[in-house]
Amino acid sequence: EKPSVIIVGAGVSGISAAVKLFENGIANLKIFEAEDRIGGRIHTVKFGDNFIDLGAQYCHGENVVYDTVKDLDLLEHAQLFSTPKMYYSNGSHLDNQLTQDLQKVVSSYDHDITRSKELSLGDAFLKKYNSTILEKYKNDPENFKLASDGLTFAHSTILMHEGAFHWSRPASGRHYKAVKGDQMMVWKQRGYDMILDVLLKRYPDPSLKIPIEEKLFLNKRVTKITWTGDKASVKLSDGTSHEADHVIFTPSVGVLTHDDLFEPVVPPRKQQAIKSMGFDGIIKLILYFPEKWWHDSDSTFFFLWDRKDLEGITKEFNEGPSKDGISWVSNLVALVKVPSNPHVLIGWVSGGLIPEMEKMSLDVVKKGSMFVIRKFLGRDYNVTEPGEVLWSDWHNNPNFRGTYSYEKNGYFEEEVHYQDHLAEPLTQGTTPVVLFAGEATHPTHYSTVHGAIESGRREADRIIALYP
Ligand SMILES: Cc1cc2nc3c(=O)[nH]c(=O)nc-3n(C[C@H](O)[C@H](O)[C@H](O)COP(=O)(O)OP(=O)(O)OC[C@H]3O[C@@H](n4cnc5c(N)ncnc54)[C@H](O)[C@@H]3O)c2cc1C
Repeated sequence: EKPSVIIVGAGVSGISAAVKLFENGIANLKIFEAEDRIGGRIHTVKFGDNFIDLGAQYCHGENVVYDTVKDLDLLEHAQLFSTPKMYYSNGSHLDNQLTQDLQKVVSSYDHDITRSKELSLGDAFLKKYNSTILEKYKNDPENFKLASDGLTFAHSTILMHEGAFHWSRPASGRHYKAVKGDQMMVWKQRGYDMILDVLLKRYPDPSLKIPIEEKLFLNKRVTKITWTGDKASVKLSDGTSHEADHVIFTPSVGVLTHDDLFEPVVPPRKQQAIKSMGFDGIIKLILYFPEKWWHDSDSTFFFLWDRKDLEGITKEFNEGPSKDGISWVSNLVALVKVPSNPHVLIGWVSGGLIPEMEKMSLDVVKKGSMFVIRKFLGRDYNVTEPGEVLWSDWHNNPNFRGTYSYEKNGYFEEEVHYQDHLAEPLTQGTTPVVLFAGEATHPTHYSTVHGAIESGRREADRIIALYP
């Protein structure tokens, strides 16, 4: 007899699990999703002349996402970061050997660093930075000053990649493995939510679509999962309870850390795995410019602050939070074009002020961002006023509490994949009762959409194998 399954969360891992179960004849399914939409950290919204992604945006290499859509002509190479322009806070365009060296060392920040349990990513990177850039320019005072200022840029950029609040938080070691191929493919139509349509077979031929609607319950927050007993019991915030033979749990590490969802609590080994994972966040700033001010040949702008300017900015702009006298605006590190949405620029914002920054009014966001953009680019460009502005709030949303997982400093060991520990099911006897999917349960592709898809399929397979 086929089992009943409850899936907690309709992000891409939950959807992938549901599709796989359904296609293998396990159709007694319920998916409970706390938000009013599917997709989770894939969140494509109508904006400007097209769509933009508030969450995942790039397909990193020829992974399972790529394989799923490769015959549909949906992805393209973005060429965004290949020709970035770096600007200094005095308004000058920096384009010399030093800035090239700097960009190279930052973009390959996790290569050739000392990896050890004792060393954070920040410390390991500093060692590398000291022995390369600072060493090279130590007898060249003007460039040495820029090279020292480059550290703030390096910090912000690394945080953006890691999704961490400070570079002392991630480990210097990592189990992440890049998949071969172009790391920065973008969606030609709409945005990353195209993958949901393809997975659910709503695209390209909607007559083949998987009837997920009957199984999907939106605005349903799970508040307790009781996993001892013949069946698992799932309680919702609306007061109802639901039983199933198996539960697949997909919410983020942030939710797992914050909410007390399991009765009884999960075993120590899993608690330790949760503790080993960092989950902080970044912010995406989305700006629409009715009148474009950048050149067609521009793709990405990087902002490098002069230390003196940084220390003085609150005198020029003092709205919104600051830390150690330095305003939040210093955390806007890059502006990037969106190929499919030509009047839009996306700003990348990182750092420890994110929880406070997410709460700022859009008015302050807009004023602060334009202050930075004009300060850096106003000399070379006639920067126009933006129209609509969006500002993501992943960290303060209780259904996410951050953006993507990283491996925390103090826990890293080459042979230990805490992601695998997190993925271990809660069992009754030998039967897996609660199974764990989601990006953070992938041993090498955590923090990505492709990792999330593989994890959902993996847990569906675990159930399918029990009912030959
Ligand atoms: C800003 C940003 C940029 C990113 N950029 C990229 C990128 O360029 N490329 C890439 O590959 N990846 C990127 N990622 C990461 C990628 O989006 C995620 O790894 C992936 O989407 C995670 O999917 P998931 O199913 O594991 O989790 P989620 O998408 O978080 O799905 C879990 C679901 O569970 C729901 N939920 C939570 N708690 C409960 C509850 N108690 N009851 C019921 N439902 C609940 C949530 O609402 C959510 O829908 C980015 C993420 C963010 C936020």
